[in-house]
Amino acid sequence: MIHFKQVSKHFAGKAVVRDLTLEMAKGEFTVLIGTSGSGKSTTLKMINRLVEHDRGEILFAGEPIEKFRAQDLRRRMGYAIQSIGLFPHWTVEENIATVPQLLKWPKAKIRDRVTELLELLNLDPKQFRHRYPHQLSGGQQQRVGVARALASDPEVLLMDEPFGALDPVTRATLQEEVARIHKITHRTIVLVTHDIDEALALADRIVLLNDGQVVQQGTPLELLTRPATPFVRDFFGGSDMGIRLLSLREVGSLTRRGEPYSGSQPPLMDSMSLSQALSKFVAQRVQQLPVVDEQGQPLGVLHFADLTTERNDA
Ligand SMILES: Nc1ncnc2c1ncn2[C@@H]1O[C@H](COP(=O)(O)OP(=O)(O)OP(=O)(O)O)[C@@H](O)[C@H]1O
Repeated sequence: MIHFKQVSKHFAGKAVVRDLTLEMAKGEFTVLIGTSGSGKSTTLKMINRLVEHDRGEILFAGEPIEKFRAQDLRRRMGYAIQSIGLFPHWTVEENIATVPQLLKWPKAKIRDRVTELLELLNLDPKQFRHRYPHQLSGGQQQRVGVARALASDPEVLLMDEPFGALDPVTRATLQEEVARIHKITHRTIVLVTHDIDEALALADRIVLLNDGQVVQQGTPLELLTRPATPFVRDFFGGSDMGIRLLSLREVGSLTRRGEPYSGSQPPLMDSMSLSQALSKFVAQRVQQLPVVDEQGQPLGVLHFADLTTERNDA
């Protein structure tokens, strides 16, 4: 879907992105992560031509991006950023409808789309549609920003630290919503963050940048278990490595299926991460917990001991 071939970008004679070769497949969730100033935002902005690359080639849907008019490209790619950029004198509805208006969609279609997006992002349409940005909390504004980026059903969603300024609880909720949207819509998403746990939670594929170059790219599990250099190991590892590995796997993967449970502890969901399960074991001071599926049907038992004896690189 998006292909970088030996792309470079210089500012004032200095290379800030060097020789970047990347492929973002259709429907894939790619996270660009790296140290501050490593070129993440510049890489993202080169995709919708907010920044023009000066060497190499960037292809979108098989065509060099220069072949598209910048405005056409931007209409095919939603863009959500940390500072939100909502228009202050426009209502939530008008803000979300920015691109559909430009595309001259019929009024009824725009109204329905705004309703659909507000519901998707857990904002009650009746309550929020006619509000102005200053009447929203920071988290609600960010949701509207994401809804606006999704409004015209773009093929690609570009997100630059979209949850950057939020408290951890709101941030986690929005991450879950974006993960859910990705699951439902199979949009191609490219997200910039410097939050390792956010990257691990959301990415199909992580690209780690340092000093304008790719240090390693791969699945979250590959980067955690097979770091290409000490830099990668230090970046992802540190003292939280074990917890991060557990965060990549679900309770269902270690559940002893069909085993009966006779205790009285509340059950774990099979889709919960093993790191969340670990927290329950510690908080409840137990060795075993029952596991249920989404419908609440018993599946078996998770044993605390299995978290440490099972290989986590499976
Ligand atoms: N318009 C610009 N003019 C000059 N230099 C720029 C411009 N935009 C970015 N840079 C420089 O390019 C480098 C990469 O910036 P970029 O914003 O892509 O990094 P980043 O990885 O997104 O950083 P952060 O995590 O701090 O946001 C930085 O050294 C930055 O100062």
